[in-house]
Amino acid sequence: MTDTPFKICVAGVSGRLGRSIAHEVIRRLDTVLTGALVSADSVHRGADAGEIAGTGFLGLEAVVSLETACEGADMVIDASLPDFTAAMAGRLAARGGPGLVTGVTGLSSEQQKAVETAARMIPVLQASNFSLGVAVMERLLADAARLLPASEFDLEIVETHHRRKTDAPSGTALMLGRAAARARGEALEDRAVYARPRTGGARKSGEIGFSAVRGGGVTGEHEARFLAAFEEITLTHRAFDRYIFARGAVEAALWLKDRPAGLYSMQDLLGAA
Ligand SMILES: NC(=O)C1=CN([C@@H]2O[C@H](COP(=O)(O)OP(=O)(O)OC[C@H]3O[C@@H](n4cnc5c(N)ncnc54)[C@H](OP(=O)(O)O)[C@@H]3O)[C@@H](O)[C@H]2O)C=CC1
Ligand SMILES: O=C(O)C1=N[C@H](C(=O)O)C[C@H](O)C1
Repeated sequence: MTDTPFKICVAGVSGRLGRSIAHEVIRRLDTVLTGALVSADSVHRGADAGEIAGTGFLGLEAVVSLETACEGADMVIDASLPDFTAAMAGRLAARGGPGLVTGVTGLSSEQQKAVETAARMIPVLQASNFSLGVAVMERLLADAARLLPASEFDLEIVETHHRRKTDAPSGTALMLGRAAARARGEALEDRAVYARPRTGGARKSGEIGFSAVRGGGVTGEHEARFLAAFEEITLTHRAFDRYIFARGAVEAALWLKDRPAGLYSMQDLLGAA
């Protein structure tokens, strides 16, 4: 006898990431797409979720009601946009579930607080990047930041994304910066430099600099450069296809199943070294 497939609702199903996740949920044998959520203004409202995901007719309509979309679902995977993420997290917490895996970036501090508050009631896994490679890069970066003196090795994080991305720097770049600052025993906000004015003077010791490049169809590239006077160490991750995010999101949802309320990350999924 086979196990019952894990029931997943995808929020933001018509977006670039949402379609890719829905495609993966439909393709796998251990998961089933039971809900597809779109915005009230969506041109995809009422469309078939399988058609949206590119897997062919599924017989599941994309809806605007969260109640309808998550009926019977074991987990919601969120690929929408920050305002909806914050609102949805609160509504899921109020109704006691299902749990939430969210990959949405660019949240304001208030929106982030809403996600953290919801995580007191339901399990929430929040990840700026669902790829396994980036989770490993985060660990390597923390090690490098701990081992290399900040006074000698200047850290610059450079990211490149497609022309349609709306937030900058990317959630992943910020997450990497936070990991490095934490490893140095500091808070990112005390060290981050997000833009360099034309006549801003020399770089200060210990800064963590960010540069965001936008253009074309780049799926996502992150580079962490430790630049010293006579040497450089660079960690680079390049996403070749959104499939890596979709696969990671579904793995995260399966991992989150039956966990108690709390805020989890890809580092929890990766486990102890
Ligand atoms: N964690 C990770 O690994 C990754 C994270 N991301 C992040 O995911 C987010 C989405 O990125 P991307 O897919 O490129 O963006 P898109 O703009 O392509 O997709 C977002 C979609 O959300 C939908 N949406 C907006 N409001 C609502 C709402 N109220 N309810 C339901 N759906 C809504 C919109 O579609 P419609 O109006 O049709 O509903 C829109 O198409 C970004 O924050 C991005 O940074 C992206 C890639 C990987
Ligand atoms: O918007 C995107 O496309 C991506 N966003 C995420 C981020 O902001 O870090 C992850 C990935 O790099 C793609």
